[in-house]
Amino acid sequence: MPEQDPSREETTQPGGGLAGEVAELEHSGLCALVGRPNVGKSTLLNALLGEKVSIVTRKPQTTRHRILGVANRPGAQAVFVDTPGLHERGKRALNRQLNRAALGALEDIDVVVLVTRGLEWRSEDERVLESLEGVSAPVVLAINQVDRIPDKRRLLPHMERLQGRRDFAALVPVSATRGENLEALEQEVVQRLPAGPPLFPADQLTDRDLAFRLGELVREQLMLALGDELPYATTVQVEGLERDGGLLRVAAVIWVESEGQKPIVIGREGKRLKKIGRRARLEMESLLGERVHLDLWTKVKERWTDDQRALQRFGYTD
Ligand SMILES: Nc1nc2c(ncn2[C@@H]2O[C@H](COP(=O)(O)OP(=O)(O)OP(=O)(O)O)[C@@H](O)[C@H]2O)c(=O)[nH]1
Repeated sequence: MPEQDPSREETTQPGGGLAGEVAELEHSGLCALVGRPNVGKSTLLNALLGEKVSIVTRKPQTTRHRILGVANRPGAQAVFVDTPGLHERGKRALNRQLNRAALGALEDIDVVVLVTRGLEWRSEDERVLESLEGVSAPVVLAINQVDRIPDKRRLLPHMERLQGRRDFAALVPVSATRGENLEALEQEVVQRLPAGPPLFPADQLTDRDLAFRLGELVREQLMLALGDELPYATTVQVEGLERDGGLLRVAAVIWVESEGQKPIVIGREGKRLKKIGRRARLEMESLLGERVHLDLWTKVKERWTDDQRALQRFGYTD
């Protein structure tokens, strides 16, 4: 489950009161965003929240953790759960962990949004649908990236075909990057959430702490800077966060799996690492609206992606 288990009993009001005193909302609950890798789940989460809480790259399997994003609307609170893309059963502990994190998100869920891309319906989408077979929560299908469909007349027959696959509660074509039709999707979700107190205080946007979010911004730049294979052998840990006058000092480690991978991350004359650091720092500054000093270095943890204890240490939990 999420790092901070949103217990209804312990929820505090923005004013500090206990949950018992919190006014019931007409709609309050959890909505999981699921789908195969790279369909746009994280982009959709960020678009629904209006802020980057989950990192995005063109590479599949960018999302490695379950991340909550809280959308407060008049009379409603929808807590969206971004999940790692469900993928083929991998051999490594990390792959198994990612699938567990994605499927574990389906416990206690009020609504599921299954995200697909354009006019595609692949065997991986079919497999995700199969994994929803035992789920009793309503499933809304969000057909994302409709901006990439050149002939929009093909959308309706595609939707009709998909409706035959499962009794979807609704089918909503959206474009996460252009912000198209997101209110309609949100409406389909919110109206299906039960009445209840809010799960999170109104001023809390995500369950993840600052260190995690800053580490993710480094990992995003790392994935963008590296080729196809190495990103999956790296992870990032923020080891220090310190305020120094008007400056936030961040110390982060990029973990790799072998000595041989270090020079690839660092690059010739340290150029690649510098570029990753500079871009991550700018992302941090734009997120926080304050100046950041980022210290970045690389360390080796042999075969960490297949080491259960290392996974725990790096924050990969169910
Ligand atoms: N054209 C277009 N591109 C999109 C849209 N939504 C997402 N993308 C792009 O699709 C790519 C993948 O997006 P992500 O949000 O990382 O996808 P994801 O499903 O979270 O991926 P995983 O982390 O692999 O599970 C990125 O390059 C996005 O910019 C959209 O509506 N239109």
